[in-house]
Formats: sequence, C-alpha cells, structure tokens
Amino acid sequence: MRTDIDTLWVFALASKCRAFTQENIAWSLLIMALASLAIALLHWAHPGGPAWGKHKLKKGCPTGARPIPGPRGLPLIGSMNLMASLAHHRIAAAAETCKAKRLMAFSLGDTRVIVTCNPDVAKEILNSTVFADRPVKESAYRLMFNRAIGFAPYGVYWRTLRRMAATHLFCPKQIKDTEAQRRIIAYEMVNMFKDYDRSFTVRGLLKLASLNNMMCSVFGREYRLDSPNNEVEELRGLVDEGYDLLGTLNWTDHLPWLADFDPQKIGFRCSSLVPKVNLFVSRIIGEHRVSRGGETGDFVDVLLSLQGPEKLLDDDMIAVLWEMIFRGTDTVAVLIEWILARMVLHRDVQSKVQDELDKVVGRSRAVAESDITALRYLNAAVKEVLRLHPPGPLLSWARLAITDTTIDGYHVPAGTTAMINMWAIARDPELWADPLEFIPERFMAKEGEVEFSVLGSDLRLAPFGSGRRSCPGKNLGLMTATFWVASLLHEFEWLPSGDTAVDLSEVLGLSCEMANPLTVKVRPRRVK
Ligand code: HEM
Repeated sequence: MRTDIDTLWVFALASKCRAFTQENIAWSLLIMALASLAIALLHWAHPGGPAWGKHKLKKGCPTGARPIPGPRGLPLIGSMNLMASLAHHRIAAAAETCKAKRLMAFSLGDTRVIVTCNPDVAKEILNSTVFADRPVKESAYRLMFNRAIGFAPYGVYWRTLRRMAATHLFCPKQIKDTEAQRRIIAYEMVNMFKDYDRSFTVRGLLKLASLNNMMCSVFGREYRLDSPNNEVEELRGLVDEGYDLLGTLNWTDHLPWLADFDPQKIGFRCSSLVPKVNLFVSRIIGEHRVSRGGETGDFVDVLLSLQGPEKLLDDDMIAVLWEMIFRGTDTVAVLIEWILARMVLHRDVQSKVQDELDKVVGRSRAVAESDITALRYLNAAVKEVLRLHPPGPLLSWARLAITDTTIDGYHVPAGTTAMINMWAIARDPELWADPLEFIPERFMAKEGEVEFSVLGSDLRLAPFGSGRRSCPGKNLGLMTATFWVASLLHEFEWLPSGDTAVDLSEVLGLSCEMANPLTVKVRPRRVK
C-alpha cells in the first residue's frame, strides 16, 4: 500500500515537472521495458536457463568454472514444462538430448536445479553434507512439515527428531514389537478379498490397511478393516488432500512475484487443511495425556514422555505425528499395488513366488514375518518392482545445497536444488541388462555373492534415497509391503480381471502410482 502511495506521489510531482511530458514518460517506459527484456534474454541465454544466467550476472562464477549443460527453457519461467506431468520421463529425455545424463542444469523460474541420471554423481550428491537440506516449498511449510523430519532444516532440531524416530519407531525391536498388528491387518485383508467373487480394484483396501497400520503404530488406535469408521475416514481425507497439495508443482515456489496471487489456490487450500489436522491430532494427544500412566506404548506416548531439551512443543508434536501418518500410508500401498500388478502380468513369476512360499511356509499355516528372509525369490521380485516402479522416481523430496560445492567437476552454488532421477538410473541400459524386462532373477545372489541392498548403499537402485536424509522408515516400509504381499500371494492366485487389462501407465504426484487402478480377480489357494 505504501509503495502505491509513493508511486502516486512520484507521478503527481512528475506531472508538474516539464521534463515529464506524456511523450517522455512513454519513452522511459519503453526503454525500461526493452532493458528488462534484454536482461531477461541475457539471463535466458545461459546454459540451464534464466535462473542460472541471473545468478552468474549477480554473483559471478569462480574463474575457469564451466557451465553445467542443460536446456534453457523459456525466458523468465525456464523449464517449468519439465515438471508438468511424469517429470521423471521428461527430465530423462532432456538429459539425453543435452548429453547431460551425469549432470544437467535447468531453471524452474528463479530456482536453479541440477539433476543427475548417473549413480556415481547421485552418490556424490546424496552422501554429501552440503546437500543435507531440503528446498523451501510453500505447501510443506504451510502444512507444518518444516517442524517435522522431512522438511526440518538440517541442524540440531532435525537430528533430535531423527534420533527419536529411529529409537522409538523404526528400530528393529520396535518393528518386531508391532508385528502382531501387521499380521492382524494381513488377516483382515485376506478375509475381505476372499469375499470378492467378482473382479475388484485393490487400491482402496491397500490404502486403508496402510492407514490403519500407521494409526496403530503412531496413535495406538486399532481399527477393523471391514467396519467403516468416521475417524479413519476423516484422516483419510486429510492425508489425501495433503498428498495432493505436496505433490502439485506450485508455481509460486519458483516465481515469487506470483505469491500474492496464489494462482493455484495452494496457499488457500493449505490454510483450510491445517486447522483440521491440528484439531484431529490435538484431540488424540489430549486423550493420551488424560489416559497416560507413565507407560510408553505408541509414538504419541513416546513424544509425551520426552523431557529436558528433547521435550517438544505441542505444535511440533502435531507436525511430527502428522508426518509419520502421512509418509507411512501411501508409499507402502502404492508399492504393493505395483507388485500385485506385476504378479498378474507375469504369471510365471507369480507361480515361482508361490512355489517358494509353499516350500518355506507350507500351506498349513499363514506366513509370518520371520519367514521373509528365507523367501529369497519374493525379495528379488520386490526389488525388481522397486527398480521398474520406484514410488518416488525423483526421490520424492529434493535436496538443497547449503554452501557452494563442486559436483562431478562442476561448480554448484549454494541454494541450488538437486534432484536424483532414480527412475532413469534404474532403467539405464549401461547399468542393467534388458532394463525394461521384468526379471527378478537379476537380484538372486549367486553362491558367494552378497545380496543387492536397496537401502541406499548402491546407487544403481536406491528407492529410499541415501545418506543423512535417506528414508528413516525404509525397513518398516519394506517389511510391511513384503510381508503383506507374501500373505496375499500365499492365500490367493491373482488373476487378470477379464475386462480390464493391467495397464502400467503412471501418474506422478508425491508418489508415482498406477494411472489406472489395478483390477483383479482372486482364486483362494490355501484351503483351511
Ligand atoms: C515403500 C515405502 C517407502 C518409500 C519408497 C520411501 C521413500 C522415501 C524417499 C525416496 C525419501 C527421500 C530420501 C532422500 O532424500 O534421500 C523418503 C524420506 C522420508 N521418509 Fe520414506 N519411504 C517409504 C516409507 C516410509 C515410511 C513407512 C515412513 C514413516 C512411517 C517414511 C518416512 C519418511 C520420512 C520422515 C522422510 C524424510 C527424511 C528426512 O528428511 O530426514 N517413509 N522416503
């Protein structure tokens, strides 16, 4: 408002001054417009586009620094189009065209981005302390994720949260202690699928099962899959809305001059979601406060029991709990749907998994989590699905350079966003034989060989990321998905639906899921 008034004064004074004739003002405006255009073109002419050009003009570059190759995109907005739909495909194609698979630069409006489709460079980025931060994302901040692990700035607070979650939610003992709840949910899923005598879609039930599982670990709430519940329905709605908001490319993150207009209504939607989340989670925290007798059962109890410097404010606690529910729900369900789709498509692989289940478990009892290590072929099939369909093809959340650094011999300035195209790496013909074929056998270690780990040590396939900010829920997520798939394949033969073929098209939001939900029929194979 103040600037508007100041501008009016300038124009009022100018109109009194002879030099400011209408003609002169028009000329000045034209010259200013041409100068802005020239600057925009100068920025845009730099490899990687306007954000890189702008930085070079403002801050310069160390002498002898080569520019990182990459598309220029359009003046001002750069390569926003790369992030439109299926960004992992578009970025891989651009890297191929620019011969910049190792490292490519591009601009998203004012944001400088680097991306790699190479495992060595990915390792350099993910394992460097310089890239231990996350880029600012309006929706993440508005949805409180900057107070939770995922978007907390790298530092003492983030480290405290990671340590706490590692000790009380993700450590092997805690995962073992929550086995019973996953077994009960597997049992409920089996019973529900058994009742379907026609073809059906699996997605809804898988998401509900994952949500119930997280509700139990985090909030200590136990719900039945077969009886609808208002609380679960409400949370499902909140998670879906949050997922949509975080998964949408927000133009104002990259074009700050758009922020006041909120053209995609993301700010508005976040503002109406946050009070609902606050109310929901505070209610559960309140109930725990009343019923606590000093014992630590679920994750809310753990957070409430923290004392001294670790003690969290209520708002921080809400953020941490909401993030766990949020992150733990869809990733697991999305992965299971892809695995089942591949099993329906590749019936020979499905039969091999079932033969192995019959050998290791037999048909007289249900699968237990303790069987999973011995199910080597099933584990190989899960890895092969993670290779072809990583739930986060760009590793979901990018990284941010805290200081200037050098990556693959190129100078990368502080404040640059880094992405890893895990999808492209996992399909690279130079790294994988017949990369588009579904061959679980490639992950079967031969005598004397070490099993391939997908947990972040080998960047040819690291669907949970790597380094300091890798996924803390990877063991829990992988165990849950593998165990539930083992149970579902042990109990049923999975068949195509008849009228709807399995369609492997993808849609990318925060996770990459099947564009057309999997529709199947099942035939029970374990007679009790
Ligand atoms: C199939 C299941 C899952 C997949 C594929 C997955 C994938 C990922 C990926 C790619 C990242 C980013 C890693 C990086 O920047 O290097 C991440 C981060 C994260 N994940 Fe997972 N995730 C899964 C399950 C879970 C579960 C079950 C939880 C919790 C209950 C969880 C909680 C988190 C959190 C809190 C972060 C942020 C870590 C940080 O910034 O320090 N994830 N996940």
